[in-house]
Amino acid sequence: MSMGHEVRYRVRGGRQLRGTVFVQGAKNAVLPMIGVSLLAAKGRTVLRNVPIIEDVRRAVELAQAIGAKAELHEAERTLVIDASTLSSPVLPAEIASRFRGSFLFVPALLHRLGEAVIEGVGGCNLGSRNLDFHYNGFKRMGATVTEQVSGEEGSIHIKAGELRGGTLYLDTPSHTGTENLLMAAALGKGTTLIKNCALEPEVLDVIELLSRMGAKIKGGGTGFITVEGVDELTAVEHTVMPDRIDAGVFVMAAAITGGEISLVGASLEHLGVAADKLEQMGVEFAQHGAVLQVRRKRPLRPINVVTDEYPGFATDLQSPIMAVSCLADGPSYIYERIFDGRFKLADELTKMGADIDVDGNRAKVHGGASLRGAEVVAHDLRTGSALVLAGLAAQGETTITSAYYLDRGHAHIAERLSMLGADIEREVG
Ligand SMILES: CC(=O)N[C@H]1[C@@H](OP(=O)(O)OP(=O)(O)OC[C@H]2O[C@@H](n3ccc(=O)[nH]c3=O)[C@H](O)[C@@H]2O)O[C@H](CO)[C@@H](O)[C@@H]1O
Ligand SMILES: C=C(OP(=O)(O)O)C(=O)O
Repeated sequence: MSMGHEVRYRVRGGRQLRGTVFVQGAKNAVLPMIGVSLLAAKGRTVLRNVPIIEDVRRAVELAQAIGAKAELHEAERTLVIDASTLSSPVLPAEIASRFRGSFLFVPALLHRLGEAVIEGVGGCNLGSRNLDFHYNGFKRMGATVTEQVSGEEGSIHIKAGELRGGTLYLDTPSHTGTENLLMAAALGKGTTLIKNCALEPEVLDVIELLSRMGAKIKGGGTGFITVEGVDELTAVEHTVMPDRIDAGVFVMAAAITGGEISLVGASLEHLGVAADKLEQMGVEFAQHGAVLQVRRKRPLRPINVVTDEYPGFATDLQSPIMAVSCLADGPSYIYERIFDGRFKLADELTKMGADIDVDGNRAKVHGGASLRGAEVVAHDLRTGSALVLAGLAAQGETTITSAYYLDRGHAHIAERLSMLGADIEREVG
């Protein structure tokens, strides 16, 4: 990934966090919603509570590159999109390969322009990340998918005169796969049944937006979704749900420092099994309406974590909890079931004094470590947030390099942690 400039975070550990923090809007909801807004052939979609993160900036650039008018009003956290001018089917590599959400633009290109050319798809490198469920679904709806290779460069061309409803399935409940097939079916001809859909809260938020635009969708949250295609979708205004992964990282910041914080916009329910695991470790929760209060007073206890689709333990919180479990008073066991290469963090934590054995998709964290500051690398977004957590609990200074990844998914993380009393700075250059 070309970054242009180097982003670093410097964290000096040892402070307990206290105070109130605002949870950002959800990255994994706003990205599909930008794809959804491109389905509206006229009008302006207004998205509120948009997280000001690098992935959103890339999505805005990509929307502009294909001819939409997209304005991100950062201070207002509002994105206004007019997709009436959509004109190019090409998702150019230099933007699209910098974030995973770029692939969520494909259904709009198919519906509006009859084709999509994918020069690259990005996202965190977590091992193999296939897209076959998406392609198979588009094909079952009548699209043709061809790969073109010229020299080192390759691109994928998808064509569809029209997308027709049918029976679709996902081998496993892919998050973006469900969203892409929903968008394809929403303006498709006839009725579509999608089996084995993702149940994540972000998918339900996307269904809510689509429904308010006029889509006919039943069964969200059940694993079987039925979509009756409509001829057009109307641009509307929608507020993006809070980011449960961002919330989880702040809960863990309180947990790893032994602090007490109030999270505005966090929901215990959305944390799923992660909330129960954190409780087992010694975190105390109290939900007061939309404010979640969190504290940790007792010593951290070890845990077993198995990542799973929602409401199971979210894979995006797996790296952060590995950092927390380094300080538990015994061995923790982590089994990563969603991705086959999501343990790059272990080597970085080892540089800070942790003791972790990795065997394939299983890790044993020995616990009882006292972490010390070191120079470490954020290999991906959640490795980055986990290293910030480790830095908050370490003695001395931790420098996290390649931290562009952290900015992909967390808005103003240094400012928000500083407001809670953390000693953290972001540096560029
Ligand atoms: C932008 C976005 O929303 N990203 C999230 C989304 O990623 P993303 O939607 O890419 O993740 P998926 O749910 O699709 O992937 C889960 C697993 O299924 C496999 N798979 C997926 C699709 C496919 O066509 N074939 C296939 O084999 C993947 O290789 C992976 O092992 O869900 C992940 C799992 O909750 C999260 O970590 C990401 O933060
Ligand atoms: C894996 C992640 O994101 P993406 O799918 O956008 O790479 C993530 O949010 O941790």
